[in-house]
Amino acid sequence: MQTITTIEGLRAVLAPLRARLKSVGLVPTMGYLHVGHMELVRRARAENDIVVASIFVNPLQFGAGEDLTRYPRDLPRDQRMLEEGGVDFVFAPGVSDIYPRPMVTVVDVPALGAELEGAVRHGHFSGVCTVVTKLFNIVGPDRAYFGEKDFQQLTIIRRMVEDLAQGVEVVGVATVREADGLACSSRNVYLNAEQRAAAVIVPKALDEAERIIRAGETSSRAVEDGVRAFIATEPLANAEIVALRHPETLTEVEEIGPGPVLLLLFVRIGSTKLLDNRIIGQKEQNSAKVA
Ligand SMILES: Nc1ncnc2c1ncn2[C@@H]1O[C@H](COP(=O)(O)OP(=O)(O)OP(=O)(O)O)[C@@H](O)[C@H]1O
Ligand SMILES: CC(C)(CO)[C@@H](O)C(=O)[O-]
Ligand code: BAL
Repeated sequence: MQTITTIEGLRAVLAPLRARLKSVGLVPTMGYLHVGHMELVRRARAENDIVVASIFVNPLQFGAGEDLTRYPRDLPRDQRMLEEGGVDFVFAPGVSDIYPRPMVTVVDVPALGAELEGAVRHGHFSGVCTVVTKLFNIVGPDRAYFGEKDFQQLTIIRRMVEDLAQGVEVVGVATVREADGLACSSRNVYLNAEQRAAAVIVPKALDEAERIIRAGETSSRAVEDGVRAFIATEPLANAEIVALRHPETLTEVEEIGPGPVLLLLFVRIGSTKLLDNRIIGQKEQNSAKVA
């Protein structure tokens, strides 16, 4: 495995390999890796000749007052994990490599990117789309791997790739969970013991939504209210987003019909944001894998 910190360096090693018609899989991350990231790596390793994992805490997707400076980082540990996972190239650029000058060009997703998590984190999805586009342009992957835990992000990236004909196959990977059901996330390290115990309310709220729907409730509003009330039973949890949406378009659903619906949750415990989601109403769930 090689670690490369410059755009030119990465292009130089990939060009001759690409010339030999090797397929390239890209796993974009912000580092501080966990088993969820490693599931993306495992899929990429299984489906491509060459696997590139990027580690870049992207300032463009953090708003003022967010955790950019304290975001957890441990490059040596990440490198060891990626080497064990069979990654060929770790791309770990500095901010000045990706943004040598202030950007005057960005990729924006005005409608989809302004609601749900985008309504809480203004400009976040423009920052994500801009850096992902830049990573696609640098690496030139055939496939790129993203987690379903960040469901809105995955939906937006799929749409961006389609709208801009970026020619990358976007692969969504099921959420990997801790033993008690909490979705693995780099930010889970922010939780103290009491908050960590309280965080289990998030996956339990997905179960509660499923229970309410399976009991016959067809009003989205009633399901959302029921889930909010359930989350409110945990005093440390603050439900910022509880939304039933169409699983492909993320459009609002008023009445729940026979087709699947997506429940999106954004819950804060202290200042830590926890995301989770579940598609309800289909046999296979999108969050079955346990770490
Ligand atoms: N538990 C998980 N299962 C599967 N994929 C995941 C999981 N957690 C993160 N990912 C995916 O890994 C990729 C990189 O995510 P990122 O580095 O932001 O990690 P994260 O754990 O989501 O961090 P954060 O706590 O900042 O949200 C994203 O595509 C994300 O959806
Ligand atoms: C896709 C991504 C690596 C872009 O910075 C980030 O949003 C993430 O880790 O999910
Ligand atoms: N995993 C999504 C990246 C972010 O929260 O900024």
